[in-house]
Amino acid sequence: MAIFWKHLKSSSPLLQRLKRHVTGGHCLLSRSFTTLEGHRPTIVHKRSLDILHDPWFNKGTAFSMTERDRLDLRGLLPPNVVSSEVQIERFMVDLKRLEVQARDGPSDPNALAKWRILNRLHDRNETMYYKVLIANIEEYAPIVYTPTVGLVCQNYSGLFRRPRGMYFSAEDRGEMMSMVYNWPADQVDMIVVTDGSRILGLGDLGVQGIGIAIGKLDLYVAAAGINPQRVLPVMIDVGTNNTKLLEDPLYLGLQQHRLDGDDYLAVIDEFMEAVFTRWPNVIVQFEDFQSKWAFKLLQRYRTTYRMFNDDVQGTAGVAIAGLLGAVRAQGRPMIDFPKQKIVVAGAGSAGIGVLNAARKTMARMLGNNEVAFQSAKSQFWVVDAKGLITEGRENIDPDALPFARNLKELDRQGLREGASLAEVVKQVKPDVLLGLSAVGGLFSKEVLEALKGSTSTRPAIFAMSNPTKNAECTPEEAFSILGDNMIFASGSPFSNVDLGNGHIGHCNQGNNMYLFPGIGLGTLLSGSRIVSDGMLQAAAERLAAYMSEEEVLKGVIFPSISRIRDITLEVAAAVIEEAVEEDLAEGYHEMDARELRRLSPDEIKDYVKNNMWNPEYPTLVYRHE
Ligand SMILES: NC(=O)C1=CN([C@@H]2O[C@H](COP(=O)(O)OP(=O)(O)OC[C@H]3O[C@@H](n4cnc5c(N)ncnc54)[C@H](O)[C@@H]3O)[C@@H](O)[C@H]2O)C=CC1
Ligand SMILES: CC(=O)C(=O)O
Ligand SMILES: [Mg+2]
Repeated sequence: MAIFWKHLKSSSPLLQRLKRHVTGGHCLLSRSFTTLEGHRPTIVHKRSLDILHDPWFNKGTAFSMTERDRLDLRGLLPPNVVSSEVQIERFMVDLKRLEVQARDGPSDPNALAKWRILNRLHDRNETMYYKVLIANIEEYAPIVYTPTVGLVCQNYSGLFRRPRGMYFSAEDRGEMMSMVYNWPADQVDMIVVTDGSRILGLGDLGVQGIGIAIGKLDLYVAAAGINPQRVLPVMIDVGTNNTKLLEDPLYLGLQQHRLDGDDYLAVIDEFMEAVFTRWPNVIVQFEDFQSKWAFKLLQRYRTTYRMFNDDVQGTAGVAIAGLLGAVRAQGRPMIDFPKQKIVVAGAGSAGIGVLNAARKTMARMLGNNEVAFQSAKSQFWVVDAKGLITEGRENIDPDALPFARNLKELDRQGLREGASLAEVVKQVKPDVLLGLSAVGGLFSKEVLEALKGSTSTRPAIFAMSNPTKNAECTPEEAFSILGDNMIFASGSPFSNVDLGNGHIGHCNQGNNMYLFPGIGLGTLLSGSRIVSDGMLQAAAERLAAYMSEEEVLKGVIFPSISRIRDITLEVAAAVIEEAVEEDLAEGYHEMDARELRRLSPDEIKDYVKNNMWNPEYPTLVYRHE
């Protein structure tokens, strides 16, 4: 905090420079700031978001806590109250940073500038914003979503202009039930919530993680046609353990270490109770929570609330669809999936989610009994930061335990506890190498060379970590070593690779964006009170079936993002069918449960389509209250 106050001083060199620049040496800025203090109050006839969107009265993050309470602003701004001097300092730092970021950007040097332009449009005119996004989804998904959204989150304190979404902080304990009414919409269909603890592969970004909730909801609107007036991005700020942010005077979040244990749970419990009290039909998508909490929260809420965890469950479904595609791409039937040898690098929320789902899918194919379930686990080798996970691992993570390899059997394979990824690939000769490690370049030359020994007729590489710089390898690296007889998918988009022999190495994007919008939309329209395993499985299978035999044989295992609205419609329809099948569907608006049960698969698709919002200007009429 000492550093923070130091930066409030008007002696800040940046502010001094700014004053000289604006006034030609006279202290106009500091005069107008100091005289503000003694002014009589201004009467306003607005509250809440109306005031934040009014350039005459808006003070942004400088609204004091008492003003926030007086004007129903609590929760509509990041929790850190800052002075006007710091606001200007942050703006100037950001302005200067643009040149640097332009060089630093991921694959598109203008990505951040494009994001700013789109964001300004988003603030001005939502209909136009979504029209632009939907019509150009292939070009702008990498701007509003991965990879650029990662850069945006990293720089969010500087990029912050107008608030979007709600902030619930550790300081708001006891207040959430009333704060939730500060949000202006009476109907909210989708909430994407994060605590900022693991944003993509970028680690703990604290309050700045709100950017990922905003980006995911952009896809809900663009792909699933959820009405943008009914989405709510949420940041739960329980502090951050990111030292750089804790020391940054311009940081917008609570400058304290993360809450943990029961204190942490109490905040999340209070948030869930508050949002489901105001909006009983809302669906809450948990996003980018560190693994430590991702599984616990999922278990805690999944049978009582309409919620799911995108990183655990959405990613698992996309990976299953991709893995089944990789089997078909070998010219084999999907039922051969249980014979695949799969090496997974990364045993966090995403990796474990994929492993559990893949094991269950194999078990179902092998007879859906306990013997099948036990035998399926022998198809997986899991490597984390400490190397190959075995039963000999000390303090093994309970979520990884079911996949720990038996030491005696490993000995026969020439492997041991902690064996390196390259050793594992060399010995196992897997069909699939799948990365959810957040370690860029993990699939090194040595690892890729080892994969050349794969016993598969067409090995597959899934470098699923985000954003771009965290991908385990690039498609160029993979194709240059393994040749074109291989399947490649990455979490963030890459271009196809020209192999120089008249062949093109196809780069698939294996990202949960192909599932979460349809899971949310299908759950909403079915009226199911929970998101069941069966609904998630149905979503994954529909995505897998979406690709034709011809496409798959060409190595195209995921559709192009330009088809995302159509895929989402299919996925949502599959989720509804399964909810009906499991007797979970309670209906939505005029479509009651009985009528929903009577619909044919084609009628379900029509029902989904008719409920998707399209960005068209409505006719407006003014009337006195
Ligand atoms: N493509 C997609 O749709 C999705 C991608 N992801 C990505 O997956 C990555 C991981 O996410 P989480 O599982 O939540 O993170 P996490 O931090 O919980 O897990 C990372 C795992 O990687 C392991 N690891 C670290 N260094 C390693 C190394 N050198 N070799 C092997 N393993 C290593 C860690 O021990 C840990 O088990 C992130 O980059 C995220 O962006 C996550 C969800 C969806
Ligand atoms: C895609 C996604 O959810 C992630 O990288 O965390
Ligand atoms: Mg995520």
